[in-house]
Amino acid sequence: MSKLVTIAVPCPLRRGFDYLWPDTLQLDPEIGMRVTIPFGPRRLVGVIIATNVSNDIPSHKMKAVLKVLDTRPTLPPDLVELGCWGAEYYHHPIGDCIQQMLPVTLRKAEQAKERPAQYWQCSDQIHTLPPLSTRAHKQHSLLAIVQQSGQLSRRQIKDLGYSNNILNPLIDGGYLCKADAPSANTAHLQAEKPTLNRGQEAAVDAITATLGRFERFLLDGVTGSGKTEVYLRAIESCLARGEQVLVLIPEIGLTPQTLQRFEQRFPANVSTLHSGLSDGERLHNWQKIQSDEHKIVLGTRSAVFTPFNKLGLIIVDEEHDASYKQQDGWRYSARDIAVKRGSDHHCPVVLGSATPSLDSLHNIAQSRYRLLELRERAGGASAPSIRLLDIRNEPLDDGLSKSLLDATTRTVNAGNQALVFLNRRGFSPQLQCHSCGWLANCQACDAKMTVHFGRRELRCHHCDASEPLPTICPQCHNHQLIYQGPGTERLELSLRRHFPDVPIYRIDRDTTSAKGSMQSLVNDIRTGEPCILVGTQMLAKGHHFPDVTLVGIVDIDGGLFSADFRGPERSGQLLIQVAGRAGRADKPGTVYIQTHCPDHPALQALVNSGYQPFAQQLLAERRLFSLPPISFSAVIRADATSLQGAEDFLEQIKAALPLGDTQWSIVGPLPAPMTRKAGRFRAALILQAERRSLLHTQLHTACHIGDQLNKPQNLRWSVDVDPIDLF
Ligand SMILES: Nc1ncnc2c1ncn2[C@@H]1O[C@H](COP(=O)(O)OP(=O)(O)OP(=O)(O)O)[C@@H](O)[C@H]1O
Ligand SMILES: [Zn+2]
Repeated sequence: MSKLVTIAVPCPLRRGFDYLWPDTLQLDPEIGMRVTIPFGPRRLVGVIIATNVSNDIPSHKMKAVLKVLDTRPTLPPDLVELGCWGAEYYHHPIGDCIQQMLPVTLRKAEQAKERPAQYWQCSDQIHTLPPLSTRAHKQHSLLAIVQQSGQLSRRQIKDLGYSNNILNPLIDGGYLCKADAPSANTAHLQAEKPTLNRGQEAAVDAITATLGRFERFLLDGVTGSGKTEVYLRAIESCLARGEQVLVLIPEIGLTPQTLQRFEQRFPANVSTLHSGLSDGERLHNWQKIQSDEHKIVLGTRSAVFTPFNKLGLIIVDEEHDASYKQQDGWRYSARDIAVKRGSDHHCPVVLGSATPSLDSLHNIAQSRYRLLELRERAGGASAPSIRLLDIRNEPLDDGLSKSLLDATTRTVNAGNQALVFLNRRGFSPQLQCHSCGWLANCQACDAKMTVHFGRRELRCHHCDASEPLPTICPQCHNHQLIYQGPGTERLELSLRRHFPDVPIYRIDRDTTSAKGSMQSLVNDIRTGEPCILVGTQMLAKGHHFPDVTLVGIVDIDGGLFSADFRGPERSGQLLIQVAGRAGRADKPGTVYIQTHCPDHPALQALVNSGYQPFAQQLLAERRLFSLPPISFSAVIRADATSLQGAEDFLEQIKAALPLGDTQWSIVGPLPAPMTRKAGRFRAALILQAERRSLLHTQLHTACHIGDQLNKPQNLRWSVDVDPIDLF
């Protein structure tokens, strides 16, 4: 009698498949091993999720596993279990969940090859060599970093913003030489550590006291309060117990400084996992952790699925950040899965933020999480002062008021740096003909095309379609085309005109898409020279620029009054995070906010009382209307080549679900506010329940019906549990 196993197969069906395990395989099946199996006409790589299975199918009707790809499980059993849990919780096909947990290289049948990195260190002859030119700033700073860190790989050097053009001359000139891979477990402490203040000490003590058991903390610390230092100390204690640490951050490329701080504090012990790595590098780092050679993972969303040998502490920095939620396919929240992993591994989980999500604040109110507060900035820095600039009837120059420009002048004249924030990239969000009123709309979306002046093109920020920038109106052939409103590109040009002698650095997706470019900009800014930074929310993310003393917020009105009930929460967080870049060191900071609605209560609350009371106010409103996080929600979305097609499909799902009552509501199908995107029409069904279990019961039915229904060709649909956007 042959054995049976259940395999997670990468296909869109919401279940595992049973296969025979032929004796010819000469190996016992284990959960987490990868196998090749026949699936319809194809051969696929799947993962064993259950052994010792029985079913009623006669064995001659069953297919057999063709090949085992591993001698021991690639995915440890705890991760397989997590994948099964995730598939159920998010109502997503198990095969896709399991596959997403594997590094890309391991999703294929070939034996995976990892690529060891080449390391560099300062050579012994460095002092006998001719000194580097004083103008080679970048080479000087790279040399200093290598000296501090001991050994660095080419990748780490690149991640820190130094291209081969900077590195290679140092190698060729004999300043750097090849090094052995740094040995692990020398976890200690090359960088200098500041003395903790009382708040930090209390937080570290509370966390370390719970090492070895499951506990959930919210580290609510104002911007610049030294949360990272708290993480670093807690990590030290965890390492001293011989355990490993998972640190999640929103986006690694944007915050190279964070990476640098971790590498300096724990040399040769940090594996990074993020989308910027090649498949081989990812696998290499994944295995370093699995084999316990590295103790710390610093990674973005998918790093939550790293296999650990002995996980002892989980940290989720900037826990409010939307990038923790995957927005297509398996729509998991890495923050929530991190908490689940903490419970599975019996270790503390620390969620940190200066602007905690309402979810976490609600968990505090419910005593599910423990609150750790840092109310003051670290190292003697003080909170910035915030001023509202009423720009009603003010003349604006490319969106900039005279008061903001004057403040910028004073800042750079005093030898400091200014940061100008606008969350809109491109030159202008709208191109219009002054003569006939023609507007440059996207052909495929219900949206305007954005003007990118430097590239002489119109681009849709929703579907990425582009066309050449017209010089005359395509409708009436008039030359009077006007650019309506500013984006960061326009602000940059405008600031260059106003400040011809001051370096201006623009930081947005358009200027930082090349690898290492963000770090290169950060390096320039960190020299401390007076300069002006202009950019999008990328500037808001955890940066520590000690010389920025002025932050100017060009336009925040849109978000605070948006229709989505999460709009004010997000805009409030963004505003406080951007404002938090001012005055983080010994020089005091000022924030100017341009607004057309200076009396708006939400804005007043934020400016006068800070984030906490603002957030508590929002939470009270959510309570009043029983909105998440008070209730539990999910969205079923559909898109098709006609709106009717998408709505009909959702209507049929709705018909199979019970009518709304006091504990449960179902709204829709509603067309998305931007109904047409990339040529497809989008609609949604919004489900909300008082209890999570009730929501899951209804979703279960909905998925069952959705899978069975006859769908028009081309219809796509998806389920989003705990959505962060309704549409
Ligand atoms: N106890 C301390 N004494 C002196 N300096 C400190 C102390 N703790 C942290 N710092 C310094 O204060 C600065 C801000 O700290 P950090 O970046 O950790 O703040 P943060 O809370 O993570 O900020 P944000 O939420 O705005 O990203 C850093 O330069 C850090 O080295
Ligand atoms: Zn478009």
